Amino acid sequence: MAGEYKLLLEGAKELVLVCTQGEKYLLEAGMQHLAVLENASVVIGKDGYIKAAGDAKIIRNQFSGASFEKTIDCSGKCILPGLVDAHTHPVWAGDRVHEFSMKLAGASYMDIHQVGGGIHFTVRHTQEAPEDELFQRFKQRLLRMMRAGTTLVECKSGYGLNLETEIKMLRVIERARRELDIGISSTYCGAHSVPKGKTATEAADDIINFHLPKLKELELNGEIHVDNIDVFCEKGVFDLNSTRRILQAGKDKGLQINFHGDELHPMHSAELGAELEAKAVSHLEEISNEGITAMARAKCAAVLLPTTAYILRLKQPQARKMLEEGVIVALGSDFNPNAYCCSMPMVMHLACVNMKMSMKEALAAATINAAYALGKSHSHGSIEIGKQGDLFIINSPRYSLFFHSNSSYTVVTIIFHE
Ligand SMILES: N=CN[C@@H](CCC(=O)O)C(=O)O
Ligand SMILES: [Zn+2]
Repeated sequence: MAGEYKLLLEGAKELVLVCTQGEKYLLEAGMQHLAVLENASVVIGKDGYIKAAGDAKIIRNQFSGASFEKTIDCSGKCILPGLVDAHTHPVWAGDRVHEFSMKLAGASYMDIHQVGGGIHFTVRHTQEAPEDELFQRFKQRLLRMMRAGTTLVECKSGYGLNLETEIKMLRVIERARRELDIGISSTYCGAHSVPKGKTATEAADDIINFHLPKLKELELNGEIHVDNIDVFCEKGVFDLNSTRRILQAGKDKGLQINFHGDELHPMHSAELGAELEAKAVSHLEEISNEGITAMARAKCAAVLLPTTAYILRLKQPQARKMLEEGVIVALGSDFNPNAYCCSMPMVMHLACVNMKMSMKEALAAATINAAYALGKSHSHGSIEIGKQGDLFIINSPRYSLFFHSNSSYTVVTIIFHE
């Protein structure tokens, strides 16, 4: 039977709103005071947007005459805003388990990259893979992410490098955007590596003169939609100057800048991100003090990726220093063939243990701040009236149990399309 409202989530033991004043992001001080209500309910309208969130008794009175298509009894459970994964590479074929054993034997990420493995290995397999096969693999990965509470995920291309395969990947991402419930922020990452036989300058010229205009044309035809532009700014990949040229050209075409920087070597990527008014820079294990100051001033989010330092045995990003100095800290899974993690709860757990973030900080970083890094914190990242009704329920009476990797809970993820 049709109801006036789509959904009533009733009487949760804890309702984690995250914030309540339409904040676009939370800095360190704000992260200590996440908004959490006890015995609370949420109402979602037929349009998929949140209509009310608050004390269960007040909501019961306020909506006493209303009808709902569905009611979920949340007593003894917690409701949280859908998790936002601000950095993934989820479209690819070919596993890299052989490289894991090389790394265990002492090879570094760049040792493998320089002999044609790593990203190059995945590029070869992704170039050869039929589009539908790529989509089916990608779909399974997205479903796993959703089962762990992710409702909005950034998805990069970048295992094509040539225009044809980059477009194939972006079409696969577009198909998922149209066919699946999960929200997607799509990123063109054609500068993920320098193709064999080209210099970084030649690859940058190709991207600026051929890739970006073609993407714009496909966007205008309604075939794909791209939100962000990314470059792997790294010693032996794209230097600072090529990175600047590519990102500026993407920005001129209307893309948000969100790129890999200061991961393996100090590159002054953070300073570049601030200069170009990037939405975000990811990794930052090797960020400089000046870079931290510049990012804080520019309100450029730091997307920290705990799985990378873990799997590559890198030094941890300085999350505490960034927080103390006023940087907007967000989290991402960095899901890729090298770091196979679909679970933002695991990422948050690693952020707490290895990067010394508190549970509240990790939750804010994986919700409102990750949404900010994608330019989506007006519609995602907290449970507030007017935002999209993306959230998840855990069958645990305290949301903090969620961070303990051994706790057993089940997740019900609810997502509404925009
Ligand atoms: N550092 C560059 N890109 C990825 C790894 C991609 C790959 O190894 O396939 C990252 O974010 O960790
Ligand atoms: Zn990455």
